Amino acid sequence: MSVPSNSRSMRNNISDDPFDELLRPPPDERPEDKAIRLAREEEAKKVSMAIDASIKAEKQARRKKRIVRLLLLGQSESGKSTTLRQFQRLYTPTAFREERILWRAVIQLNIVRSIRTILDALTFPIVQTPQTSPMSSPRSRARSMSRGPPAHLASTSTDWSNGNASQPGSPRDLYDNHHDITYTYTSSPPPLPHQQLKQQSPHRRAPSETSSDNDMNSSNPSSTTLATTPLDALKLRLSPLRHIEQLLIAKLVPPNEDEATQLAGPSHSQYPSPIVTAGAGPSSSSAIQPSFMGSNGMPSNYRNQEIFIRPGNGWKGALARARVNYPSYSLRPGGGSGSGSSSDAYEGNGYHGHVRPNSAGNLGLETPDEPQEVLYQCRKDMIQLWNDEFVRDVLRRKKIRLEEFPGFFLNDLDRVSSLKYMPTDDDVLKARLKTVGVSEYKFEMEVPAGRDAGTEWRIVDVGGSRNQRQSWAPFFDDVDAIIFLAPISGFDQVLAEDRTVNRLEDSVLLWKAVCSNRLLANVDLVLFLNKCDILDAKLKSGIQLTKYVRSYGDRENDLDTVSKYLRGKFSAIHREYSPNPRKFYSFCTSVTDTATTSGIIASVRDMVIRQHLKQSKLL
Ligand SMILES: Nc1nc2c(ncn2[C@@H]2O[C@H](COP(=O)(O)OP(=O)(O)OP(=O)(O)O)[C@@H](O)[C@H]2O)c(=O)[nH]1
Ligand SMILES: [Mg+2]
Repeated sequence: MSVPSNSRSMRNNISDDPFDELLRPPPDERPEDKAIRLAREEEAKKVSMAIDASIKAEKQARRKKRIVRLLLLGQSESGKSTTLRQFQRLYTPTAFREERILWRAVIQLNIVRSIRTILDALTFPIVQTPQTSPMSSPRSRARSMSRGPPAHLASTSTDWSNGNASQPGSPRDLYDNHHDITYTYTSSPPPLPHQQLKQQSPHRRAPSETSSDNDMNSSNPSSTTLATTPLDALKLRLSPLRHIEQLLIAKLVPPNEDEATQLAGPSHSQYPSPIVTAGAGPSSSSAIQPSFMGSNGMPSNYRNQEIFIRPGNGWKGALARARVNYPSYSLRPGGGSGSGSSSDAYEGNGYHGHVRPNSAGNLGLETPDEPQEVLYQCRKDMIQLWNDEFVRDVLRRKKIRLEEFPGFFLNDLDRVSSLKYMPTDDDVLKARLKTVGVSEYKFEMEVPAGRDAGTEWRIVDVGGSRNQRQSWAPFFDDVDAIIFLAPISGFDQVLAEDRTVNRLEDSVLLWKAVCSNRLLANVDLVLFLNKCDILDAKLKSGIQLTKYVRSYGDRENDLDTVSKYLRGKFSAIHREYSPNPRKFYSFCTSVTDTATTSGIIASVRDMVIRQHLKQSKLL
């Protein structure tokens, strides 16, 4: 293409550098002004050189002092903070044990949230499916959904009602009435919550006034009425949980925090359509249609708020301060929670040099607090709710796989809601508390080994949700290694913060961005293909990877084949996009599993320290 002559002459006159014009001295500059300008420029140059020299000196001093810095990256819920906790458990075990009690509030909140998810699932209607014959009666349809007669209820109801099967809210009662009233079969999309409320109130019926076939087939949405007496009764009995939810939020979240984030609930339901081809080349992600209705039948604008905490020990301090009845707990001075920008949230505290509680177990910290007492009182109702076959069936049909949700403790209700509950190591690893901001944890290894004796470890944990990622870059400088977590079980899930984006696709793109980042060009990469336990369960339950990752083709749908395949794809991206050659290691992990993760973390620690020592010699 020819360039017009006038524009060619302009190009000759004007430099391509946009700064050149801005910084060029005025044409009529006086000699005295020029002298001042040159002196200023000289001064600025000196300052800049001094800064460079100090950065270099700091780097060298850090190497000399043998400080190893490890960065944890990955999308939200990928397992970064859990990996950090594994490091803490392994290398600062005393501190880890002492702080277990502080995780009790987080676990209490996780439980309350799971129960709320169930109650909400029971309240929201289910979209009719082809298997549900519109010609059958509501009761028979409900029965067919729960696959046969409720044999378990015979025994459960005896347990529950002590022989009084008609006790309101008994499993039998709950079951039968659910069948009549909770299901709303409709061939049109379920109403939004506000519409539903409108529909519900004028048509609220007693359980005996169950909807007829006519109702079911009616196109009039107001006929799809929910009369929720037994559910209401159960909700009423569980209503103290709402109160403790507020109490726990007040306890955990600093008062000046107003940022709200979303709970992963609906994103854990199955992704409605194939979406991703995990390829080594530039993302071949097909266009993803926004889904306005979750596949679980909940409107996609229906979300719970997820509780987050800025990282560091500030929240632990806030929690401990709230424990007025535990006077012997002393706090590390200056353990702020961080607030505002990500750099404000930065805390160089970790486990270094702060005063710890002597021993949580010996201080009577296992004494029940109000939330624990409420959980204890609601224990039977919660257990009944979670074990009810009908409830499970609703969850199954709505594709809400609570067991795969972060912070899932419903299978341990008996234990975790006991009055003297003290979280175990595994509980702490399973607890879910979203990270917002960036924080650096210092580790003075209680158990230094071999080569890294005398080395200080600093591990940087970041918030992984999309709006957090812009705060990562300032922490890319002077990093020895990155552990990148890709939760490969998320192939059929969407991001909580953007329900149009598949989780695996997001991980692939993020991995590509990390591999190709020039600031990280010389940083060694460790890849954790995480949540393999959940992946295994999903594949075993019959969920086909190929439905979501088309390039997978007709390979075997088992953990071994799938993880090898995905590992190959991630490795290829690393090879293709890394600006320079560097060390790369990858592992298939389940970081909540202490036995397998201990060995992997020990290998990572060894590799990182070896590389660090090599680099130090080069400096
Ligand atoms: N089953 C299982 N759960 C895991 C695994 N890794 C992490 N989790 C759980 O997943 C949840 C999320 O893990 P986190 O470590 O909080 O995730 P994160 O990457 O720090 O997330 P953000 O703080 O939001 O960036 C927690 O409840 C963990 O217990 C795993 O390998 N298997
Ligand atoms: Mg985190």
